[in-house]
Amino acid sequence: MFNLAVFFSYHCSYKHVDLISKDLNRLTLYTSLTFITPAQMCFQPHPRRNSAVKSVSEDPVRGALGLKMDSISLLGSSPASTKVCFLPNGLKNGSKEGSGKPTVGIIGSGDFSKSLTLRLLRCGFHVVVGSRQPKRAAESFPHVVDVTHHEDALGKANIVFLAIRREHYSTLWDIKHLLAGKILVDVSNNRRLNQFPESNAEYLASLFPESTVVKGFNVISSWAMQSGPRDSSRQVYICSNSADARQQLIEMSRQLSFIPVDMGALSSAKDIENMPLHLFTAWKGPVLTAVALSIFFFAYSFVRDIIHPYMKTRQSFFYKIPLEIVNRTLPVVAIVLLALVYLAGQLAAAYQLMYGTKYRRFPPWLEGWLESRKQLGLLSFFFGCIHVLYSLCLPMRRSERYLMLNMAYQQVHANIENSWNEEEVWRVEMYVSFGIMALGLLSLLAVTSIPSVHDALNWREFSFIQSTLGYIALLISTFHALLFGWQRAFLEESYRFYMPPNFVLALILPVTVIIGKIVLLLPCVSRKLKRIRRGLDSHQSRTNHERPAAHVSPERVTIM
Ligand SMILES: NC(=O)C1=CN([C@@H]2O[C@H](COP(=O)(O)OP(=O)(O)OC[C@H]3O[C@@H](n4cnc5c(N)ncnc54)[C@H](OP(=O)(O)O)[C@@H]3O)[C@@H](O)[C@H]2O)C=CC1
Ligand SMILES: [Cu+2]
Repeated sequence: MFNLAVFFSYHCSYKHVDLISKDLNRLTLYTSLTFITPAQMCFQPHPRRNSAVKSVSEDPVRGALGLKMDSISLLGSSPASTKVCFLPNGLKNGSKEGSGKPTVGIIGSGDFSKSLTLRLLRCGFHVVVGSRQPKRAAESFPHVVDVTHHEDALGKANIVFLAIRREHYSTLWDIKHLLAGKILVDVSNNRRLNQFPESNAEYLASLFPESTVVKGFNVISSWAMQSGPRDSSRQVYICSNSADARQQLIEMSRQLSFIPVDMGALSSAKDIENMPLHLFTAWKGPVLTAVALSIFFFAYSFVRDIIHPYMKTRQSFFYKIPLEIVNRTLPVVAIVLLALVYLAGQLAAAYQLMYGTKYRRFPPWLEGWLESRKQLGLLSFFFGCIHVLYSLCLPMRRSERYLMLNMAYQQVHANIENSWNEEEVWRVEMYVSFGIMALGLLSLLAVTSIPSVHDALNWREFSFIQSTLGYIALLISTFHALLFGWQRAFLEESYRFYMPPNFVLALILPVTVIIGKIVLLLPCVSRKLKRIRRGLDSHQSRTNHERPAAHVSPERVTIM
């Protein structure tokens, strides 16, 4: 029965088997596990937990998580070393030396502690957890983990993760002497940016000056810790005043399949603690810009196309608000955002031409703008896509059907048999075609912004797509808008409340950028710019107030 239960628990967590040790021969694993007896697996509970902890087969009420965690922990090593790893306490049986990995202590038995334990076990470490209530806490840990009192845990490990909150650090004051000489890993996060004057890690170091404090692993959520690192969450930032302790944690994070980033001394801890609190920082400016543009152009269309006719002729066009007015706003915002992407690079080029050097740092606003080109480009693509969807839905409207019927009736009434207008036909055909081409190119730019695609391209290919094709996309979008407007920009009735049509406003920036590009392509200008970018300054000596060169290159037109 026991073997069956264990086999079942293994079978349930098959996915984890695959994840944890792909190289294991599954058949061998299954068969070996099916025939392992409780005694062979060293499943005897640790003396401390003897009364509190039951094995999986003994306690049918234990949840699925318990079963899963047991099976995961058992799979931390190959079948050959199964017996060694199943031992609940590596310290006593001497097997620890064989595995070459130290025992890691964790204080606290919350979510982070559980996930970290699983990760450490999978990677072959021995774990001892210190809890205020070890008997209760042991229920949520695999049996191979030694869950014990704080004092006991500290006696068994040199590297101790503090998986408790900052406000509880002071509760360890009574066992300060046991922490002396240990490496304390501070994994804590705060609720707000700069919540405390000093970082949690520096606070910990001030509480326990005889211990070595290392900050790290706080950027990894307990979910990511348990499920295994993903590309986006592989990096762990580590800092400490002790180079030796830092090195040990860097090595450990590598063994746990993370990518360590050495952040130097403990003074970096505040930055590391602030990292998980940032919410789409790179997107804030571009999104605010897109929202502000949307509000402005929506209000503009509303006044021009709804309020004006209502005031002049008492005609109500309010039904146009949900679709038509929105769809007049979307393309304008899309093209303005795309123009903003390239305007930043042109301003940077103008700045370099003006000062005759590339070693002068751009002003902060321009640097921020250059850095957010990718986001601006992706937002432009997003607005373009929504514009297409709205445009496709326009003919479905009931109002459109009524207008068509009315027009047909008026035509019959006026005895017009054929209303074909060759010029209009061509205008719309071209207008739609240019729109599709622009969106196609924008999708190409968006796809190449995906890191895996980006990595597959060399610098020249990437630059060709992002810069050359990007400018072509802007040019085609401009034609799309010009064809949409056609002659209406020159008609007097198009100016309501002296306000020009939307497309006229939408074209100002793209046309400026296209003219700017033409100017930059002029041989005299482009030659000078190339010289500057090769480092051949026109000012031989740099003035004192010049700061180091910007790290954002205007040449690097990474629009998406
Ligand atoms: N959860 C997450 O995704 C992440 C968490 N972290 C950090 O890890 C640390 C732990 O987080 P998490 O596991 O989620 O928190 P939990 O609240 O789940 O667990 C905290 C643990 O602290 C111990 N504890 C609670 N009260 C006290 C007290 N008064 N005195 C001493 N110990 C106490 C308890 O363990 P016991 O009862 O066994 O003593 C408890 O299990 C935090 O600093 C958090 O910022 C960092 C990254 C991600
Ligand atoms: Cu359009």
